[in-house]
Amino acid sequence: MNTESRPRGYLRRVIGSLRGTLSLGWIALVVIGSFLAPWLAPHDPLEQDIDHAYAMPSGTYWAGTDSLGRDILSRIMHGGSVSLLGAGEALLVAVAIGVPLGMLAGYRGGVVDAVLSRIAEVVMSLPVIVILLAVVAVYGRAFTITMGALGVILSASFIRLARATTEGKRNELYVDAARVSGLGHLRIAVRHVLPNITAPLLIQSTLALSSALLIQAGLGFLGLGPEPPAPSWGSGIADAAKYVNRDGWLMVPTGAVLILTVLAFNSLGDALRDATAHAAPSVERRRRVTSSGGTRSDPGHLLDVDGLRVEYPGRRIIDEVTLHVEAGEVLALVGESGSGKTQTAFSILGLLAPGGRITAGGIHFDGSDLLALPDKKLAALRGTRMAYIPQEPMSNLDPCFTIGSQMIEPLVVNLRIGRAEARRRALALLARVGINEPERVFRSYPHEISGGMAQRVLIARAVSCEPSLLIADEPTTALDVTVQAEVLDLLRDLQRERRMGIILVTHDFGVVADIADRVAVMRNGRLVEEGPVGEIFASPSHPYTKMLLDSSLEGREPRKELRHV
Ligand SMILES: Nc1ncnc2c1ncn2[C@@H]1O[C@H](COP(=O)(O)OP(=O)(O)OP(=O)(O)O)[C@@H](O)[C@H]1O
Repeated sequence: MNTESRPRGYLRRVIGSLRGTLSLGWIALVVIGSFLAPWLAPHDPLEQDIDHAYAMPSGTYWAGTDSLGRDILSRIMHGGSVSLLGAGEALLVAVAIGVPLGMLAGYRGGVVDAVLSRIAEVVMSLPVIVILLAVVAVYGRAFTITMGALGVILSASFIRLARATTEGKRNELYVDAARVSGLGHLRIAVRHVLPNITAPLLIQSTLALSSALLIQAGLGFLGLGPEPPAPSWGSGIADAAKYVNRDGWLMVPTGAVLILTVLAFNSLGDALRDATAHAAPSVERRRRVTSSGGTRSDPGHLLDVDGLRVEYPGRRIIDEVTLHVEAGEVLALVGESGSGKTQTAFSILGLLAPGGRITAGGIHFDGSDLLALPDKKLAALRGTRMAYIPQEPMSNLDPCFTIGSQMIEPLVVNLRIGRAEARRRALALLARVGINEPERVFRSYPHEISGGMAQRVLIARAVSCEPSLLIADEPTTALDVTVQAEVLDLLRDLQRERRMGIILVTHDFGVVADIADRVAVMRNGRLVEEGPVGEIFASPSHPYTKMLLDSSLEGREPRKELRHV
């Protein structure tokens, strides 16, 4: 999703399209005409002028009169507010029930999802008019109750939509990033998932409004709308239908307003959909931990991974991986693409993809058995003591929020400091990671900054809560060469300054030589060699390491600080 998917961006696109302008214009006209009817309507909607019954449009009666000589235009205007309020009530109920339940189903998955999805399917299969007739039979012509019931029925489509869109967003990298920053599920759902599913929900709302108007008109037509003689669009059509053989015109004004309004809502939905069609495709995703197994941990180590095994259904992707990181040291995790580096990192962070399970081994961090920690405690650790810098900076920033707000959020939540203090720290951090105009970047949205700057922002955010372990997953891959060197320098400086342990996931031995103290080489999910960088560079013992070294450094100039060779 890009910035244009933010509400302001949408609105501009919608208003900019002919379809959007026409439909919004018509809806505005109907809303103003209806709600200001007591002042704007030319006649009293109940006033009868029998001498002029069935009058055609004229200077006195602009849309003609009905069978009792009442002004049709005034009745349409007064009836409009009843119809629109009824449709609005149904929409409100549908959204209030459907969106939270749908988000819950999409976010939690599993049994919760299965149960809520089945309920939604059952409700969607119910015949709406029959249910509403039953409601009217029980409660009488209580319009508010009938529209509330309609809202409950319409909520099923919101459950389905919110579920599907939340499920899609749940695995977005910026949602993972929020999780890594230690934010709780509710906060992530409200702050990071909801704004990103607003567009499809808005489109669905326009469709729900048009359905509600039609269903309501249908009820009015059956004589089950508001009590006569109060005007409503449905009763206007029912009256017209009674006398259609005598005067066909009667049907035209009310029918036209109803049809145009329904079309306008549908067309507004189309304009919104067109406006969202430009949104960039989402960048997928990953992870989450499940199983555990008690194992060894060395009290001198910041992190101990012992005999780690990770499986996805039908597939073992990590096996017997044992490694450790000491405080203040940089461990490079190297290997070809698919060798299991990222999955090892995600196992430590507790962020394996759905279906991924740790089936053997153990992970201890600073004395805590991570596999035995409840989700909440692990989330709290992730935000504060362990941090993560992702490979793709842009997709790890939520396009809906400014950089500042995304920097402040973990600080406020994890360190429980005030927003003003968080702002001060965030600005200082932005300056620390080499951003020249911290104030401007702070106010910018992600699309307004470069990839290199975005990576600096993510580094600043990762170190903001002073973690003792930082996992950086190919932090320079998405950047161009000059920026890569600067970002590596920055990481090295921060690491020394704060004595952080770092796991640097990379496939680049140039990067390893530049920054790492020790290196662990992975192949096909297993560790083939591990040791101090100097030793591995000088005499790799495994042929795979030698091959990687040769292919990685072949034809390259050493980077400016190839310390360990
Ligand atoms: N969600 C998943 N379900 C099943 N297998 C997966 C999943 N995610 C990753 N894998 C598999 O796990 C193996 C290790 O992947 P991983 O991403 O850890 O490799 P990597 O060494 O980090 O590679 P890269 O440098 O390309 O990111 C790969 O074979 C990959 O196909």
